[in-house]
Amino acid sequence: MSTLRPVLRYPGSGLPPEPVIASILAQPGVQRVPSPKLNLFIRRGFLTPEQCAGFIERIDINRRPSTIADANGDPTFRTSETCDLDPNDPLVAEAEAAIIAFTGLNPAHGEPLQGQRYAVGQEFKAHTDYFASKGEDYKKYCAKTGNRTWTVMLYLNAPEAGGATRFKAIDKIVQPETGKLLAWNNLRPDGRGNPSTIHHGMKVRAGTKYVLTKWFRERPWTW
Ligand SMILES: O=C(O)CCC(=O)C(=O)O
Ligand SMILES: [Fe+2]
Repeated sequence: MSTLRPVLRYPGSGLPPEPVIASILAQPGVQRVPSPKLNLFIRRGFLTPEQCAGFIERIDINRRPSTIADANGDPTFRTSETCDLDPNDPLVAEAEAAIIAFTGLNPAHGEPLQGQRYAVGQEFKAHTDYFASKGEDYKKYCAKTGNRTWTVMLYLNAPEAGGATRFKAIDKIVQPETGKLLAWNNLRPDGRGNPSTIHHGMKVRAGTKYVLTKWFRERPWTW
């Protein structure tokens, strides 16, 4: 017999999503992708080309093979490289502060900012950023901090070809562009994952693609 546990809601966690949506919509230059299935926002020119160049330099210097939490046995599922950025680096702190001001999310709920780098042929196949609410992975990755509420992603450049992000459930393809921000809500109002957030970081065909990713959790982040 299972006991129903009330969903714990922390101010600034992104669940419920309304305060975050209101904060984002109050910013200049925001586009809301029209869909009843998903809250997805785009803001072009969120970072300057100089900031983006600084991040690209750091990612090139310090990268490791990307990992997947929900391993599914496909070694080609996520072929990019990841850079763990230093929160004490002024460039990182500045971008983090801008993301917090934009979304109104609580910085304590954020996972550390990461960089991702995709060479030609590399991709991150269709996935969701939340963890499926059954099984070992959920326990391992969400027991302390809860699920991922919001994703903020930033393109640092536009590769020469390929590398778009495809949200197939809503038939939307977002093209990489220097400094462009994407933000979406991963969870449904009751706290379960929203499968319509499925997205695919498509193969780079020419050039190199660089992005930043920042995930927020239901509860304050801790390792
Ligand atoms: O690179 C992309 O376009 C998507 C990245 C992504 O989905 C992720 O890092 O979770
Ligand atoms: Fe993702």
